Amino acid sequence: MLIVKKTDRLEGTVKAPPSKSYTHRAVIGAFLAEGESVIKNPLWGADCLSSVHGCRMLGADIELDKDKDKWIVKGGELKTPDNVIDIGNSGTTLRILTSIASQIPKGYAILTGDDSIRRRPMQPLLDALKQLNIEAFSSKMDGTAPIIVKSGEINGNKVEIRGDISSQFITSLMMLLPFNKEDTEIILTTPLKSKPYIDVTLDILSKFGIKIDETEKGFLVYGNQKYKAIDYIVEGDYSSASYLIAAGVLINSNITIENLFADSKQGDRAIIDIVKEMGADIKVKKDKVIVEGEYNLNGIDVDVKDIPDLVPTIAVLGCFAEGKTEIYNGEHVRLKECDRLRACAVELKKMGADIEEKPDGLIIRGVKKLRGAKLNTYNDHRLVMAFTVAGLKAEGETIIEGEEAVKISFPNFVEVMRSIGANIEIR
Ligand SMILES: O=C(O)C1=C[C@@H](OP(=O)(O)O)[C@@H](O)[C@H](O)C1
Ligand SMILES: C=C(OP(=O)(O)O)C(=O)O
Repeated sequence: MLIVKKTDRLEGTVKAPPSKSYTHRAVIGAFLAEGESVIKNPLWGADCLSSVHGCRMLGADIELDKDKDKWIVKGGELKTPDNVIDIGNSGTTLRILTSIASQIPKGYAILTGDDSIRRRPMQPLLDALKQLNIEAFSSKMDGTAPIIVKSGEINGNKVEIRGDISSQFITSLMMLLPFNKEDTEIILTTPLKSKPYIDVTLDILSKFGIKIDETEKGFLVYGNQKYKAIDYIVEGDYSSASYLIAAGVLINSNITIENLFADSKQGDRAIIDIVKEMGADIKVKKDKVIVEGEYNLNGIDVDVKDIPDLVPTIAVLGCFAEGKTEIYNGEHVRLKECDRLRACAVELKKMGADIEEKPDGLIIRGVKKLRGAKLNTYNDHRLVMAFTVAGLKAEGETIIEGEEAVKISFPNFVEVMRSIGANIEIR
């Protein structure tokens, strides 16, 4: 567990951890390319290592070079896995590899993961694959993992899928469909949520030489394309940086967060505009963010349709802001590692927060002061990190259980926070 104590000053320069979303796509894309790709500054987080494991099981030859901080991927050929593929806690891996697994030469691939992953929705993707003549189904017949995928040739030039459950289904189709002989139209039957993650997919797929157009109804993926091997440097992660930025604006500080690019496609770059709108005048440079001073924040309304992963961070900021913060359009935030709307409401209330759960979001009335409490984090990395920030600002001591979960996306979170002066102890 983490023992987090009120901290009065944060100071120093840190590097944002590498992007989780880009690392997943880089390693899976490299596996699909013929020849050798090199991924520099990859995220050594458990979720991305799940993608490495999944690709290896499906035939990739991947060398992880810790000293040089790079992954060397030799791809191009898929094989039938000789065991079930356990992808741990990573939704991104499960969703993308379900489609890719259909391209094994024969037989079946079985993808499964931990308790949380075996509750997350897969049915819309399974239905979409069926339209393309790919057989993939839930072993329990309830739309969740374990997922059994049969080797098969893609057949069809049109696929309909809803856009409001997970953008990862669409990313998954985008990564599969270049292997179709024909061009394929992806038609969205409901409005797309988490759209910036699709922009990230399009961005990195273009580096692999894959051409996809946006259309009025969705996307057009050209057929008969080949992934080409690349050398790729992974940029810093704005979702992970959101905890540093939030801590910085709540506590008197002078911190610089490097490796965050102003022209990034990551939707969670919105954390900058959010804290600015709440009244924190942070500085944004071409490749870093500087948080200096201490701010009195005001509550704001935030549409989280495209930024689901920022919800725990915004909820914590809202607790300390003057007036009301309303988070809305976040039904999909309930479908993550846990129901994050419920978890934020239940746990932050233990610290004295005035927070109300809505079907699609949260209403938070700022109380200025929270008090330390013992918090459950439901094995969810984002809750560990957001609640740590709350603990640094709260009176007294906050006990955060399940801190190991940070290994998913920000393995050295505690070390980085301590390096800038955060009063955190691991017990
Ligand atoms: O594609 C990605 O890299 C991700 C997409 C988002 O999920 P949804 O598209 O399911 O909202 C996000 O929450 C997740 O952390 C990472
Ligand atoms: C939801 C997340 O990731 P995934 O969907 O890959 O499990 C996350 O990192 O917050």
